[in-house]
Amino acid sequence: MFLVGLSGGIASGKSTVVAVFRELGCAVIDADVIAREVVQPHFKAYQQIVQYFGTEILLESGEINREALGNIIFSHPEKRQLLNSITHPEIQKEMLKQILKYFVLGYRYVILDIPLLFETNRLTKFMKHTVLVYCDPRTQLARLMKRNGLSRAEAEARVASQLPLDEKRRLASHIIDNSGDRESTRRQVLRLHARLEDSLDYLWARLAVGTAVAGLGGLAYFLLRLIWPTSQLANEPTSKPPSQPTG
Ligand SMILES: CC(C)(COP(=O)(O)OP(=O)(O)OC[C@H]1O[C@@H](n2cnc3c(N)ncnc32)[C@H](O)[C@@H]1O)[C@@H](O)C(=O)NCCC(=O)NCCS
Ligand SMILES: Nc1ncnc2c1ncn2[C@@H]1O[C@H](COP(=O)(O)OP(=O)(O)OP(=O)(O)O)[C@@H](O)[C@H]1O
Repeated sequence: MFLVGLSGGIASGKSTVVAVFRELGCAVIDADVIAREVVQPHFKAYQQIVQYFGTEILLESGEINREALGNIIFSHPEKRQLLNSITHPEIQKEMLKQILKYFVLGYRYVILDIPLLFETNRLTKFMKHTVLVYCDPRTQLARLMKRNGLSRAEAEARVASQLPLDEKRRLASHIIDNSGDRESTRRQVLRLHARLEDSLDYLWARLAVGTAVAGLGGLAYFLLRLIWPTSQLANEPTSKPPSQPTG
C-alpha cells in the first residue's frame, strides 16, 4: 500500500475532489473530520484548549464553539500555533491508526486529505504522491465568502493563514484544477485515479512487509533453536523411554 497526500487551500475544493475518490471506492482519511473528533469533551486536546483559550470558546452544551475559536486563531498567528501544537499530535496519532486499518484491509493506496500538508512539510516525506487541489485565488475567495458567510477581510485573513496556492503548486506531484465546473474536476479525478490504480508502487510496501515478516520469523526460529535443543523443538522426548518388559 502507498500513501497519497491530498491538500489545497481553504475552500479550494478538497472535499469536492475527495467525494469523487470515495465514490470510486477509494480509502480516504480526512484530517478535518479527525480534527473535529479529537476536540470532543472527553479528549485530552479539549481540556488543553479550554485551559489555554478559556471557557468563552465553549457552547452551552460544553462543546467547542468552532466559529468563535476560528475567529480567534485566524486573526492571531501565535494562537493558531498554540492550537496546532495541541491538536496536530492527536490528529496524527489517529491518522496512523486508520492507515494501519486500511493496510490490513488490503487497499492499494490511501488518500490522506490534510489541509496543512505542505505547511507541515515533514509529513510529505511519507507520501508516495502529493495532490494539490488548486483553485484560482479570486474563485477561492468568492467560494469561501459564500460558503462561510464571511466578509472579504475575514476570508482574506483565512487564506493568508496558509501557504499561497501558487507556492503549493510547486511542491505537489499532481494538480487538480478546480477553478472550473464540477464536471471538469470530476474528469481530472477519474484520470488521476486510473493512474494511481495502475501504479505498481503498492507492491514495494507488500514486498517490504513480507520480507520483514519472513526475516522476523527466521530470527525467532533461530533464537528458539539456541534456547531449546532440537529434540524439544521437534517435540521428541530427550530422555530414554523406560525399557519395555520382555517375555
Ligand atoms: C479553527 C477551527 C476550530 C475552525 O473550525 P471550522 O469548523 O470553522 O473549520 P474546519 O475545521 O472545517 O476547517 C476548514 C478549513 O480551515 C483551514 N484550517 C483549519 N485549521 C487551520 C489552521 N490551524 N491553520 C490554517 N488553516 C486551517 C483548513 O483549510 C480547513 O480545511 C478548526 O479548523 C480547528 O480546530 N483547527 C485546528 C486543527 C487543524 O489544524 N485542522 C486542520 C486539519 S490538520
Ligand atoms: N467546481 C466547483 N464549482 C462550483 N462550486 C464549487 C466547486 N468546487 C467546490 N465548490 C464549492 O466551493 C466551496 C468549497 O469547496 P470544498 O468544501 O470542496 O472545499 P475544501 O477545500 O474542502 O474546503 P475546506 O477545507 O475549507 O473545508 C463549497 O461550498 C463547494 O460547494
